[in-house]
Amino acid sequence: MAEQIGKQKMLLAGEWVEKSEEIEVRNPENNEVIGTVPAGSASDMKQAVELGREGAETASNLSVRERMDILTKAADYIEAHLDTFAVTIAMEGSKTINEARSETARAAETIRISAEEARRLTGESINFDQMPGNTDRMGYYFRFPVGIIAAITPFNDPLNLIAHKIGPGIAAGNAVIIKPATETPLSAVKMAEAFMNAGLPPKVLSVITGRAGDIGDVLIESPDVNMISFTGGMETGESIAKKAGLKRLSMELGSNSPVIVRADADLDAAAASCADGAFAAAGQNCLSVQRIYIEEEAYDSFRSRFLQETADVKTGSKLSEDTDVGPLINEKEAKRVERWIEEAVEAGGTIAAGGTRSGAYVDPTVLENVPDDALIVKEEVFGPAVLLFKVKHLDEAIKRSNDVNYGLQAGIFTTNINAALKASKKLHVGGVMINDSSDFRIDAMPFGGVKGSGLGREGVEYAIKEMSEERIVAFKWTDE
Ligand SMILES: NC(=O)c1ccc[n+]([C@@H]2O[C@H](COP(=O)([O-])OP(=O)(O)OC[C@H]3O[C@@H](n4cnc5c(N)ncnc54)[C@H](O)[C@@H]3O)[C@@H](O)[C@H]2O)c1
Ligand SMILES: O=C[C@H](O)CS(=O)(=O)O
Repeated sequence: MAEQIGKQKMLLAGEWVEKSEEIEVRNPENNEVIGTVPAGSASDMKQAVELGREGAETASNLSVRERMDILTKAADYIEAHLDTFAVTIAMEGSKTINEARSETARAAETIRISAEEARRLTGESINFDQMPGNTDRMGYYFRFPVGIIAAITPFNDPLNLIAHKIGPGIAAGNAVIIKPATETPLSAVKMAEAFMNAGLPPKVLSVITGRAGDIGDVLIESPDVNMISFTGGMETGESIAKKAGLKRLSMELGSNSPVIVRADADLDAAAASCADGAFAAAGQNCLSVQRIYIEEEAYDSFRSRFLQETADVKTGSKLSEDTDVGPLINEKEAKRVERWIEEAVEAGGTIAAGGTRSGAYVDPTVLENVPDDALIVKEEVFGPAVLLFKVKHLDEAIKRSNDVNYGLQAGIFTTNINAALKASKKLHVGGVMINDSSDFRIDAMPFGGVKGSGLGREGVEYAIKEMSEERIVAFKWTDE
């Protein structure tokens, strides 16, 4: 496997650019430098926005067929270079090579779906004569692109979450400026490579690497940027929303996902699904299982199964095919998770598994008896730590599941249809998975949350509408 990715360029309005100052990209597993990217400046970002205006004009004039062909070729490129993309994700991020391969395949699929949705981005006729006095009017609306989309993306899915912005953005005829996470810019550069290879016209796409503090505000505050499509933490999202001014906003934010396990559930299936949902990507997943509410009569049976599943999780080197769980994105984050675990124990919690850290690695951790007002119960841990709670019945589980300022997705395991449907009605989230953990998504479904988990929905068919506007055409005619 490639250990060194080396010096990379950034894409400024379709041109590959170097800078005298570079930012080192480090492998979280050993903190070794694996590559560098340009340290983009505020003036680089300003130039990207200025040229993006011409890019938006170019993009809007691309026919639907041209957009479909570019998107299809980009997806083909990603698939043809799957291993290179996957190694890039695994080296710069915290995913194992198997998790990285899966993300790469999903990213290609997201772009391919975008090509399909370009074809379906239509309007409809309007019956103006539904109102008296309008029998001489006919008309319709069609959709047109918003203009320039600022795509700001997180470290944990460094390729597919860019695909969810660049795919629908280009399908709708927009220019796109990507500001990738500082920790994982190399995957964004690879995505730009795919679109340049696919023949995307100049100025339509920029990937500006650099520190958020240097280049973020210029992008967010520019009156020429028409939409901010942000994926990241709730605090960052709120900060961006306050600076954005009058722009379209898409906010895919944090979570603290609950799963309910009823006594009538298949406990083997529930334990296996929750362990995967809790520890995949070392818990650095917006859908990670963080809280599990188990009806008391099944608590001990579920607990023993879940602890066995946790013990079976293999932590190790990301590039090993046998590894289930890699490191966190850096040692600083690992120390934060370790501190949250320590605080939970100080508050009365007990550790049933894990609880230890080595460098950027935190062992898969299971906590019990943690009070509901503890930080690790209320906030997003974004690490391999999961909390078990005993509840008397479904109503208590639903109430406590909802008692946080997040609402992305939840899961419930039960064989009782009434309980499943009641949970789907009463859980205040964007998605309820029945007999599955919260960590389930296909890239074509509507995806997003309520409360502190965000605004709007991604999933290509839904994002493409948020990245375009309706224009009514109404004409009068005379019955000559
Ligand atoms: N809802 C979803 O679809 C989804 C998906 C993945 C991750 N997330 C969330 O993302 C978070 C983890 O990712 P992260 O640590 O990269 O998030 P983050 O909020 O720290 O950073 C996200 C992006 O915002 C940029 N950024 C940070 N401060 C900024 C500023 N002031 N101005 C402009 N840009 C700024 C970062 O450089 C990065 O590109 C978690 O909360 C996770 O739940 C949500
Ligand atoms: O981290 C959050 C991701 O959006 C979840 S998924 O990887 O897209 O399923």
